Amino acid sequence: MSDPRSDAFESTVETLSSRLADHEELLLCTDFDGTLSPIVDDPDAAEILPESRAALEELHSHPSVTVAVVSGRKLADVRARVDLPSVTYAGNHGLELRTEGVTQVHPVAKEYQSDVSELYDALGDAFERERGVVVENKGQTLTVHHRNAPPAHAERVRERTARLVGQVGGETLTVRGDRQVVEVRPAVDWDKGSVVSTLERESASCLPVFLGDARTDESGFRAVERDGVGIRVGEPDERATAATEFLRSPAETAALLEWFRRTGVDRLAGRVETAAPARTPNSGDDRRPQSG
Ligand SMILES: O=P(O)(O)OC[C@H]1O[C@H](O[C@H]2O[C@H](CO)[C@@H](O)[C@H](O)[C@H]2O)[C@H](O)[C@@H](O)[C@@H]1O
Repeated sequence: MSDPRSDAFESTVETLSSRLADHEELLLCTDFDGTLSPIVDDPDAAEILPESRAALEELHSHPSVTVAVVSGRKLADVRARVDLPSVTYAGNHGLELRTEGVTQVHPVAKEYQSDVSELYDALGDAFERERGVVVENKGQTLTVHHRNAPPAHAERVRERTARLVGQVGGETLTVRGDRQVVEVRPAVDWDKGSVVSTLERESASCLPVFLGDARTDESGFRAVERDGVGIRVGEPDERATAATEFLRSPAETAALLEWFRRTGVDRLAGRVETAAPARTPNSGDDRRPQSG
């Protein structure tokens, strides 16, 4: 990682340096694809950069730091790819949550799972002969990938998916386009930002930070914007964003995590190096995913 850091990286570090000094703990939430892992054509081939994994591992063991990986992937999938078993994970855009060894699934997502499954079969039939289109069943949500389809087909894939969603789950499912994918999810007011807000409430004196790269990460940026720092990863484009700081690539994410590990944690106010602070119990918010 000898590349010179971008101006965006330097600005991010400067902001974090001053904000960390006002807090005793750090809540470090990060997306996976495009943030910890470079984007690749085959979703199954995505891997966390080893430097990011090593830094997260050490940050996770720090008594004043909570690490949460908040992904659109299925929880089991992202957990296996990061391979740090006791970190907090949110999968399926927050509909699955695993903290302190307990996995919870949003009750409405559970209720609508049979519609997702029916839709998966219907989409499989619809796109059987569509070159480069892959449908990924993630249990509570599904993703139609068209990155490897001819660009001219993208609109047709989106329209067909939306039509089938209307037929199978008109009331229960919603559809949204993101980076070379169409995401289908339960029609429930719960997203990555909801998870980040829940984790924030559990650690009142923390500085919340959220790193992400895609449209589905905007709710995470909005969740932290009042008290913390939202950091968007990727080359600048015309999209509006609630993030206030930027990094250019997953390699810069790795560099920032390394900075947190070496320097950032020492900027926290009143840092105690020996004992882990007691975590406050769950907030009792009844919209939180439930065990099961
Ligand atoms: O919230 P994330 O952790 O960023 O997950 C979002 C989606 O990521 C994956 O798809 C994206 O990454 C793939 C691998 O780089 C790429 O091929 C694809 O085009 C991207 O959209 C994942 O496969 C999806 O399930 C996630 O929803």
